[in-house]
Amino acid sequence: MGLAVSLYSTIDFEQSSQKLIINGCDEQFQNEQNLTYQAFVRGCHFLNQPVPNVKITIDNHVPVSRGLGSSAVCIVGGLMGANLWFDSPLNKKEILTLATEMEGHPDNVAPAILGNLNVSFTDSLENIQNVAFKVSSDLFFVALVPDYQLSTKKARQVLPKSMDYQTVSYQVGHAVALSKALETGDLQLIRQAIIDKMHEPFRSKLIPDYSAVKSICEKDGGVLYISGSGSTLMAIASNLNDAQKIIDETKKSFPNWKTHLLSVDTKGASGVLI
Ligand SMILES: Nc1ncnc2c1ncn2[C@@H]1O[C@H](COP(=O)(O)OP(=O)(O)OP(=O)(O)O)[C@@H](O)[C@H]1O
Ligand SMILES: N[C@@H](CCO)C(=O)O
Repeated sequence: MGLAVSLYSTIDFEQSSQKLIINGCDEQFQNEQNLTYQAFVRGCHFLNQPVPNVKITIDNHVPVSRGLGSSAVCIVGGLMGANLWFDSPLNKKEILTLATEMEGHPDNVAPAILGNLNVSFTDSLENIQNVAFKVSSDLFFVALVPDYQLSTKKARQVLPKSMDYQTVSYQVGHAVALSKALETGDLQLIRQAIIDKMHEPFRSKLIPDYSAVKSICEKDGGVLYISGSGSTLMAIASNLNDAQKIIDETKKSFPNWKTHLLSVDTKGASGVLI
């Protein structure tokens, strides 16, 4: 289950005289291993086209390894860049299949491509099944972004290898109810349905300020969850006043953190040929 929020990066792909130039990201990513470039190359290969010399310029607003889907942005951006380059032969469903193959699962690439709340899985025929839910516009999302990273790899290592039947049954019921509660905007139901036994008890230990921020959020009437695999903590509030209080209090306690008041994106990734 993944939610598309209004935090965007813009990536330009241009003809270049050199094989590859990358601007706008850390030096460690300015090479052929860059995930956006890797996805661009994957797209070209899939389309049976030669990989052109390219200059990639990234205007990035999605922080790396903070649970806000920066890897999904790179993968979706690279694939969409290749698709546009060759006059858009692929539709979004086909891009989703390629992106899932690269990311390993559809949960973050599906909302990045399609927008909204997306529940997705790989079916028995290896196709991606995807159900979109519109999220109530009465809800306000606040990303509270710590000044420390947490890689998805590390956040997966702390998860148990299996879940007992009782916990699975608890979690499935909660997940289904949460989808509906987000759709109707019922914050009281969200507060109950979002209680998680699958990853938060384990991953919260990797986020030293989790309990302090949860207290701030709940005192101000909101609901808190770990975004993606962390470290970002996402608050949901039912009005702008509560959302602003959560931002102000978090900034007071954690002046180095970034905060973003977000809405749900309903369109997903888009691109234009210039
Ligand atoms: N702007 C960027 N430029 C180059 N590579 C990037 C950029 N953003 C992300 N990446 C790649 O994605 C990796 C981060 O992926 P990771 O899955 O750890 O975090 P995330 O996608 O931000 O979190 P989550 O999957 O929980 O939402 C980086 O190590 C790098 O390989
Ligand atoms: N949903 C993934 C994070 C997104 O890659 C996880 O919880 O590990």
